[in-house]
Amino acid sequence: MKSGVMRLVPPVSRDRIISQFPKWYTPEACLQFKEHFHAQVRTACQQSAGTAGLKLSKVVVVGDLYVGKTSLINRFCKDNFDRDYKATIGVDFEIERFEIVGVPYNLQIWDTAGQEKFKCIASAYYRGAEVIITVFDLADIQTLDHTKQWLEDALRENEPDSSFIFLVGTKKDLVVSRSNATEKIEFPLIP
Ligand SMILES: Nc1nc2c(ncn2[C@@H]2O[C@H](COP(=O)(O)OP(=O)(O)OP(=O)(O)O)[C@@H](O)[C@H]2O)c(=O)[nH]1
Repeated sequence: MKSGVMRLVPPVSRDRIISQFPKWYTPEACLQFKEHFHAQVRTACQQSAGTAGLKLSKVVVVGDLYVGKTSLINRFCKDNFDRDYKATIGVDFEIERFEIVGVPYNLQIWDTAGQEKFKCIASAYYRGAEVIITVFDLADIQTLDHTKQWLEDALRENEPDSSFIFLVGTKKDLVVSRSNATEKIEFPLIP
């Protein structure tokens, strides 16, 4: 006999529990307050597994090959870094569990391949992205030029104004070691 709600997943790690917000940010502005599922689905799931997994946001990470998308995700999700390059084949994903002001919350992070030959596979996963992260390599300025195209492709698969957009520069360590001078980067206009 079950004595209460069955816990199917381990507890959320401490650094993923967010209960305080910086000034000007309010819990109400968070995506976890959006309704993600039909009421019937919600009720059915709540009966069998509490509220775990019912709130989720999809993040897609796009950008040229070798810019460091996988490394960025691995650092965030597993806090590790691998110097060896292993190209992403098509797509890969991680699920990161949070608890935000008491609400269980899942971040589904899609790592897409930067190689041209995998682009059509990866782009099939752009749909429904609440967050689009375009990544470029600070030590390779061409990859910044290409972010405009990556972003356009990802936006095309989503409803207008439905996604938060971030631009992330990686490999800062390589820029610092190459020159001590501060470099000025002109960012392309985001549509
Ligand atoms: N020095 C340095 N190397 C990095 C950094 N981030 C990633 N790298 C290296 O850059 C290479 C490419 O990194 P990945 O994360 O595999 O690149 P990716 O964008 O996922 O590549 P694709 O899967 O082909 O699209 C790897 O050898 C990483 O170790 C960084 O911040 N500094």
